[in-house]
Amino acid sequence: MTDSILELYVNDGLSDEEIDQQRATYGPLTGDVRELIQLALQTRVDADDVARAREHLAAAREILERDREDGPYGTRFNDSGRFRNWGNAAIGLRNAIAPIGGIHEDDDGRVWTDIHLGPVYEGPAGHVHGGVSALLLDQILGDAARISGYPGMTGTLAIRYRKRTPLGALRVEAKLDRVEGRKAFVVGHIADSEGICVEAEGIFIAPVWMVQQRDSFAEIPRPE
Ligand SMILES: CCCCCCCCCCCCCCCC(=O)SCCNC(=O)CCNC(=O)[C@H](O)C(C)(C)COP(=O)(O)OP(=O)(O)OC[C@H]1O[C@@H](n2cnc3c(N)ncnc32)[C@H](O)[C@@H]1OP(=O)(O)O
Repeated sequence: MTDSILELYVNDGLSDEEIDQQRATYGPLTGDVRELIQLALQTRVDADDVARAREHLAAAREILERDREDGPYGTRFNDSGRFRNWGNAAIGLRNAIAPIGGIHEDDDGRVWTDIHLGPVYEGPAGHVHGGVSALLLDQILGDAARISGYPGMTGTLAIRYRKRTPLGALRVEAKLDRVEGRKAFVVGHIADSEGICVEAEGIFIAPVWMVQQRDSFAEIPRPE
């Protein structure tokens, strides 16, 4: 059985050097756009300056549109097994709204990231939007399942918001709890400097297409 999602898993044949070049070219562009998103929220310059800035942005858009792709980025890989999901909404290198810069793992399977959420992730005044917390937890819990050897799609994500989550420095972490058949149960949380703000339990299920494809790769893909 095949699944249409596999059409977006593409070996694009790039060499490692070409991937590194793309990383060096497009990563900083994403960083610039991320700063612009925050500036659009925070700038206090007057209407004339906004109009001037928009002219520059229109010029930049005109350059970038000269050669572009349509549709989602998908997941791309090369012959040496480097996977890129650079469009991912939580962690994609080329996605300026993705809040996570990178993840770490410990020998005991704990996966974590330290992030700084700025004002564009606001929900309640001065605090993180609950949907953004869910985004972070979905990603890090899913990564914990994958890194532990059980990649899967999110079947269920149960979230308990224990106290308000302030904007600013946060740690998100997760760990595999147990596995039952195709289901990996993962627990995790988001904490600020004073303790846990949000707790989650996720059930990540390896769909049939994923189980079938897993054997085509020497090891479980580790997207970069
Ligand atoms: C080239 C390839 C490389 C491969 C390596 C890929 C690398 C790594 C990719 C990672 C990807 C990351 C993704 C990020 C996290 C998202 O953002 S994922 C996006 C959000 N999630 C979705 O869109 C999932 C949509 N749902 C589905 O696709 C399907 O419903 C599911 C979840 C895969 C389950 O479908 P299914 O396999 O047909 O499930 P089914 O056979 O009915 O049931 C199997 C078992 O799961 C239970 N179950 C079914 N649904 C649920 C549910 N929603 N909740 C709890 N339990 C459930 C059943 O009761 C059953 O339990 P048992 O009877 O075995 O005890």
